Parts: sequence; structure tokens; C-alpha cells
Amino acid sequence: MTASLHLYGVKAPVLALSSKRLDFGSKGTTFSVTLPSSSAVFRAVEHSCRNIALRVSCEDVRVDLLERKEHETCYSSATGKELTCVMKFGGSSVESAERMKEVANLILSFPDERPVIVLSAMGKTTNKLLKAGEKAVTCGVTNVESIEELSFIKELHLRTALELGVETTVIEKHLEGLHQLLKGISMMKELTLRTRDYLVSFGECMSTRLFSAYLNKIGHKARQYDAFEIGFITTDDFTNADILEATYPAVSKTLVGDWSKENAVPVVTGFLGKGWRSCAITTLGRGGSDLTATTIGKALGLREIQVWKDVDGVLTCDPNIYPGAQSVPYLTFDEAAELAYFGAQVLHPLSMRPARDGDIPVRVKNSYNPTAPGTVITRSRDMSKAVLTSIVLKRNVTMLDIASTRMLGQYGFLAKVFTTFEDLGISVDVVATSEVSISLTLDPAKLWGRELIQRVNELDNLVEELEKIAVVKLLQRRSIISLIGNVQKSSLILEKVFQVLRSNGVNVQMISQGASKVNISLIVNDEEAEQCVRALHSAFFETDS
Ligand SMILES: Nc1ncnc2c1ncn2[C@@H]1O[C@H](COP(=O)(O)OP(=O)(O)O)[C@@H](O)[C@H]1O
Ligand SMILES: N[C@@H](CC(=O)OP(=O)(O)O)C(=O)O
Repeated sequence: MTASLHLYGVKAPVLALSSKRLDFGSKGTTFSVTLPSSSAVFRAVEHSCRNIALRVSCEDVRVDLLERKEHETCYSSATGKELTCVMKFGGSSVESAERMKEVANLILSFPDERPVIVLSAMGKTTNKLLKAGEKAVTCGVTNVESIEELSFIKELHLRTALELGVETTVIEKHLEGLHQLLKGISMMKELTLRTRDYLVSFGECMSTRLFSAYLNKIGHKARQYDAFEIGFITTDDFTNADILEATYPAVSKTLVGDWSKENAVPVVTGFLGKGWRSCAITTLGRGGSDLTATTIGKALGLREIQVWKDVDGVLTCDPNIYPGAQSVPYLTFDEAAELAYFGAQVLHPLSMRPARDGDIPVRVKNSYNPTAPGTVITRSRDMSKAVLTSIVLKRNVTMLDIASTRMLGQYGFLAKVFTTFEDLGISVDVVATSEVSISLTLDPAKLWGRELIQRVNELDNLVEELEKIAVVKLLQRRSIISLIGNVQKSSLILEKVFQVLRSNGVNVQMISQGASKVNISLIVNDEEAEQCVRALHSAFFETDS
């Protein structure tokens, strides 16, 4: 067969083509697409997100990576000056017109960079949108007008447009759409997860339009993109969607293709995607713009991913718990992922995945203090002197103590326990086991995302199921203190930890080192947790020993 299919710039040999079906592929892996009509074959494949996702769901990853390489080369040779990096600016970095101007200056202060810009919603807009949605459910259609958060959002965005000197028309349609949506919510008297995602999408859609218009106004050619229109294809898990593989070639094709034609700085909405089945707007979980940035970095094979925040990089602990926290100069992807997963708000829990896959360094910088070196996150670093890197606190965690009712030596106990979790769809965070008992914590992000009533029912069901084989103790209001660092030095770390906890009169209720090479987790009571973190911070980071 000599014909080839160009799918998002990827060349795959066509194996068979009939009026109903197209088979293509290579190296023993074939894909089939059902066609609406044979004449529409290439357009159908290229334009329908369902077909692309279908391709991915039956795809051999090895082939996909091989194909994407060809694709990247194809575009990088087409443009003399390639895009170099991603610069992501969070809500705090673009909270006002003044901040947007500073961010524009910051971008222009790197004349050698040709960045893709990713923006979050302005300031606390996402929270305000959610609050407005909740109020709309109960306030009645005639009162939507006077929802305080709606007025705030309108006023903030219109004022920002005026102060930036750009036409308010760039956001007027969205402000009107938002108003109508809130009226719709109010009529329906319900706010589904799907509507919630559509509602919060207005934040990123407006911030990127304002910023892109401003860059154009000051003579720096820019082009705004809604992530859900350029191939950010996700699962349909509204409010917590996961990015699908098909995203990478699609996003690369649009951004690199357009850049090679007009050299306009791409300004992309963070946080948003499009569900592959529903084709509705999805979001990637709170803080998801970090993940948008690393996804673009990997898709385009860029040199560096920069995430600009309001702190001097990743810090030794949450500055809200301890203001004396210091910046950490280097981290590995594994350390950063663990830190984010265990609750450090500074990075989205899944954002390290694309960077690690693409082996692209991530630099965390402070847009309020650009000269501070920040944190560089890479595949590996010199660990010879590293002991503890950062302390992370995750509050309000539920812990379960499960002791087998059978005798020692009974096999299958662990399997039964974990099957129960699997059957009920509840994920587990930290685990410590002996032969006849298990202590574990439940992932609060997964559990607390559900409605209160559903949550209570689920815990009841879980305990009821487990009680068939074990004595179960449900312990609430616990905290996980995660010690991120060099677990090769665990004895040294633990010696110090227990000295500190003992002198503070704190009892550790569970400890887990697991297979992770970078994390030791301790479970303590919620009310003791902050004091523990502060004491541990001074012992590890503020003394010479
Ligand atoms: N270990 C940590 N290092 C740095 N910041 C942290 C850490 N833990 C919590 N934070 C909080 O994370 C905030 C930055 O994350 P986030 O608000 O998501 O930034 P942005 O909105 O700019 O992307 C900081 O202002 C800080 O309060
Ligand atoms: N605006 C979204 C997405 C995001 O990433 O925001 P930030 O970069 O400000 O954390 C949120 O508030 O969750």
C-alpha cells in the first residue's frame, strides 16, 4: 500500500479504505475508523474528536511516540524560529490590569524566548464563579442580577479592559454568556458538575482574551486560544478530567502550525479541556493550568516549562503555615510530583507527568520577584548532600484501622481489603500493613469531591463491607505530614523526626515509607499537625546540625 494518512501531521500507511471504514497503521498495529462517507474520509478523521480518541483508545503507545517524533521534525523544519518555552502565569500573577502589564513586560524582558503563554483566571475569579453558581441555584431568576460575585466579576474584567486600553468588546460576549448561564442555573435550580465546568471556564476565556488584546495593543503580535478548541481532549470526569494522549499531536499541530504562518505569541487558556465523549468543556482539577503548561511543553517538545507564581519557587513548607519557609533550588520530577500529590498547593498533582515523559525541565518562578532564582525541577539531581527537601501537610484526612478477625497466617486478607476499595471506587493514599492488620488513609481529594450525603453513605458502605472480615476503626480529622527528601537517609531523618515529636508530646499514629524513594509519611491528629510542621521545619532547616 503506498497511500498514507496524515493525521495531525502524523503519517500512517492506509491499509484499507472502503465506503464505510478506514484501516490504517504500521508495525503490526492497525486502527479502524468508521466513516460517515468515503469522500469525507480525511476531514472526518481530522476534525472529529471522537475519532481521534477512538484511535488513541486502541493505540500502541510505542508507535504513537515514534509517530509524534516525525511530526515534530516536520514542523520544526518548516519554521526558522521555533517556539522555545511555555510561560504559565497563575491567577495571582494576572489579578489586575497592573499585574497584566507587569507580566507583559516580564515576557518582553526575555527577547531570546519565543514562548507559548498559558494563563489562569484573574485572581480569585474561579472561586467567585463557583460561589455565584451556588447562589444562583437558590436565589431565583429575578435575583441573579444582584449576585454580588457576578457584579464583582463584571466590574473586574471591564475595569481591566479599560485600564489596559483594550476594547471591552473582547469580553462582552462572555460576560453576557455568564449572566445567561447563571439565569439558566437559577431556573433549573441545580448546578451539575458539567455546568460547573462550563461556568468556571469563563474565567480563563476572559483573562486570555484581555491579555492577548493587550499584547497586540503594545505591538507584540499575539493570538488567543481556548484549549478546548485546539485539541485538549480529556476524559469526561467533569471537575477533575484527565488529558488523553490524542491531545499532544492535536495541540502541537495547531500551535506550531499557526506560529509558523504568523509568528503570533499563542495565549492559551489554562485549566480547560474538552470531554472526548460529551464534547463539553471540562476542567483539569483546581490549579490545573500547571498541567496545561506541561502538556503544551511535552506536545511541542519545548526546551523549558516555566510556571510563574507569587512565591520564590517551591518552598521548604507552606508559607501560610510557616512564613519563614525557604525556597528549594532543585527538585526531581519524582520529588515535585510527590510533594504536589501530598497537598502542596504550589503545583497541580499531575502536572509533572508530561514534563517527566518529555524530559523537559520545569522552572518555578515568582512573577512578583523575577530575579529570585526559583526552583528548577529535572529528572535527576545531586542527592549526595540532600536530606530533607520539603515538608507537606494534608489536613482533614480519614484514616482506617482494619484488623483481621481471622488468625495469623490467614492468606488473602490484604486482597479482600483492597478488592472492597476497588469495588466501591474509593482510592487510598497512605498504607501501612502487618500480616493481620492494615492502617490506611483515604484520598480526600477523591472522597471530598463528592456530595456530603454521598460521602457519608460511602464511608458507611465501606465500613460495613470491611466488617465482614475485620474489626474496623474509622478515625477522622487526621493529617498526613509528608517528608519529601532523600529516603536513602531515612534513619537520619526519622531519628530527628522522633526527637522533635517526642519533645512536642506528639504521638505518631501511623508511618509509611512505602516504595517511594522520596517520601516518608506520618499521620497525626489534625489539631497537632501545624505545630508539628513548624517544629520539624526549625529542626531540619533552621539549625546547622
Ligand atoms: N511548599 C510550598 N511551596 C510554595 N508555595 C506553597 C507551598 N505550599 C503551599 N504553597 C502555596 O501555594 C501558592 C502558589 O500556588 P497557586 O496559588 O496555585 O499559584 P498560582 O495561582 O500563581 O498558580 C503560594 O502562594 C503558597 O501560599
Ligand atoms: N483558575 C483555576 C486554574 C488554575 O490553575 O488556577 P491557578 O493557576 O491560579 O492556581 C483555579 O483557580 O483552580
